[in-house]
Amino acid sequence: MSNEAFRLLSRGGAAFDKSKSEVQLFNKKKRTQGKDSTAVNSESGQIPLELDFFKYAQNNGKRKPSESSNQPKGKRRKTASDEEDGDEEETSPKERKSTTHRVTTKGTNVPSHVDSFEELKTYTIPSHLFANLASNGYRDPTSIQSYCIPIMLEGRDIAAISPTGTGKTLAYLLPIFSKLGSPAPSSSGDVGTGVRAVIVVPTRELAHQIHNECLKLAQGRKWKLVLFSKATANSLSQKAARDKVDIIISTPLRLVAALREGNLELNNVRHLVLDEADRMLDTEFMPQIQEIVAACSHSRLQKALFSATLPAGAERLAMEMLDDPVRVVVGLKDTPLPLIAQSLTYVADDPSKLPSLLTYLAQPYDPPVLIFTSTQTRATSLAEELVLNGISNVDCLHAGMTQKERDDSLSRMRKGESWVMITTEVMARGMDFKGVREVINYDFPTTIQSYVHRIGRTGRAGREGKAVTFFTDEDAPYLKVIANVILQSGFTVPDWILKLPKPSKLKRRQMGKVKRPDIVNPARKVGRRDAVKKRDMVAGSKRRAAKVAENSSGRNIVAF
Ligand SMILES: Nc1ncnc2c1ncn2[C@@H]1O[C@H](COP(=O)(O)OP(=O)(O)OP(=O)(O)O)[C@@H](O)[C@H]1O
Repeated sequence: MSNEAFRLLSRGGAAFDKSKSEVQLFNKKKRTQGKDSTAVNSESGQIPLELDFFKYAQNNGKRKPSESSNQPKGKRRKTASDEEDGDEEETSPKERKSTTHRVTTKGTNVPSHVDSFEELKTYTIPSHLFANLASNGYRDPTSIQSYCIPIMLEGRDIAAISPTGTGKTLAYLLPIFSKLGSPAPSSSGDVGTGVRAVIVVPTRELAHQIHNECLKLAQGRKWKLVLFSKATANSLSQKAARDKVDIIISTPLRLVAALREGNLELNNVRHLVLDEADRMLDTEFMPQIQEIVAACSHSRLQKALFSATLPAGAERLAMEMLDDPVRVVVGLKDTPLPLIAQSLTYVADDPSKLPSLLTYLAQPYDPPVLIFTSTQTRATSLAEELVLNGISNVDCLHAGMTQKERDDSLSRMRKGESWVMITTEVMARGMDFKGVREVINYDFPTTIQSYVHRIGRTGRAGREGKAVTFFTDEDAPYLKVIANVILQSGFTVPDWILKLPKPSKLKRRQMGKVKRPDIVNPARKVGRRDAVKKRDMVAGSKRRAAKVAENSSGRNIVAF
């Protein structure tokens, strides 16, 4: 990434200079979407002003709202997920909108934002943290960081929503490290005993990544940062060892297991972060989150929720959980970055997807490409098919693999050894691969949020990205849902899609439940069936031959 690009983008303005962009793994000619005959046009139209929080500064705030956009103008538009949830954002005296940063804040006595890390010096922030910011290339705060860091430094609870790849991790890590001051054993003052901060995330891969981000800020001090796993939980079975821990990063299940075994206390926790908050508050994780929140019993507990998406239902739960919270929204809620060029590609039916993908991969592409399927079996099957079709450096990562396989796969991806990574929803949230330029939704996303997070694996930290979504006749009833998101991001979609009927609430719920075959290539299934049949026939004839031999030898004995 060019640091300059990210700084400008995240602070309010950038012009992409291709000559400055990162060296591409292949120096092949880039494809343009328009040349793809099956792609449904969503080439970038003008970005509506209210979405253009990145480019504002570039034009000194004089940019006119898009005229070509087919967005309705005037008052705040409902976001696609508002429509999904029937949410209407209220305007209250407490709500403030910053036109410079395209940030909306809501809450009582909202602390002022900062425009530089330098301005944070009015707070008590240890100098080594500033040094670590600089040494890791963090020159200026992104919009979400500008707003969240002061809010968290003031000790306020927060619900923060900012698009994918805009630096939410640092937005909560910097204030946590600052408030903790120094590692527990050397800290003076009110440190108490026991873990002081907990960050909860949906996947182990994401926990690992956040642990790495913590290490960047921790340089030069002996912070005790724990990536919670079975092994680390065991190493903390002695209370004395646990009491030295500063920050734990964990998935909810792992944390709850340790709490139930009596191998962890959270009564000294001062900062609790739920990253990917809407996922953390869904029905699968909610019971564990409630247990964790209940265990964090310190009277001065600060709670912070972060996500790129927060549908109305999750937001209601979030707000109930927080005390006198500040809500910060960067850009439009549940909306992908305008940096990600989005398109929809019609592929008729499931068997047609593989040839379409092979055609796509036969042309020059920017590796690594991230491809999302709906199930683990389909991910494995697609990876097999690509390998059999001669595609190089194909990898696969899903929750059905062993931890070692997952780690190896991720490590190949990080080293640039994977050119095509097939995955499932497990990689949709939070994962930060700076080099991913293209995301393909091989299987239609299950929800608006799934779409926003999946495609948000590209277009990170100010880079451009491209997202292609295959749709079949079966997905057509849900097409308008995703088309609305594309529209909201400032792109245009063909009129015929806009004219499609709006799916009912019931229909939308079925969006993630489209049944797809386990195997992506039905021809292979036939081949497999034949192979199995042949194997069984051979085994059968061997058995029969053995029986005949046995019988005839028996007769021989009788004869003798
Ligand atoms: N102030 C900054 N200056 C430069 N780079 C930054 C800054 N803040 C964050 N980054 C980089 O931006 C990238 C994206 O950050 P991060 O993963 O925190 O995004 P996110 O908003 O949490 O995304 P997601 O919603 O997908 O979880 C990371 O590579 C991070 O190192």
